[in-house]
Amino acid sequence: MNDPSVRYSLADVAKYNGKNGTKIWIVINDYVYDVTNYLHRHPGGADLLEEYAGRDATNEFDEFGHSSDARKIMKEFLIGELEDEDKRANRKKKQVSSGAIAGETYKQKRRGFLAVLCGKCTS
Ligand code: HEM
Repeated sequence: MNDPSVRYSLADVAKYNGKNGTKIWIVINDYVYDVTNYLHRHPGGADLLEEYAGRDATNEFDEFGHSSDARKIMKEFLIGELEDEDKRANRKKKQVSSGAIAGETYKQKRRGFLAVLCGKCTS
């Protein structure tokens, strides 16, 4: 029986990319699915699932507008959840905050540059 309370990191998931006979794991909305046995039953084709093997396919899954039936089928293949560290919300926050840090560094550099200019004016 699968235990969906198990936590995996994105690095763990990446190992299951179907290469060298490994299974195919895919992340959708922070949940990890082992779709190895669903590949050839997937109405969207095995190729698509193989393309996203070992990766997060949330955007693509949503883009294709899966039905509530599809969401029920997914539960069968659920094997776990991403570790908090790797959840989408955290990844987004990190991107925002690194943007903020970059902005701050820019401001500091600009201030430094203006200070040098002012120093030149007064000397
Ligand atoms: C465990 C994961 C998945 C399950 C259980 C699943 C299930 C299904 C089901 C039941 C359909 C038929 C239409 C519907 O009921 O919505 C479908 C269609 C489709 N799926 Fe998935 N899907 C999964 C993941 C994905 C992913 C990751 C992608 C894209 C990367 C994808 C792309 C598509 C496409 C393009 C179709 C439309 C096929 C067509 O209408 O010709 N699916 N899927």
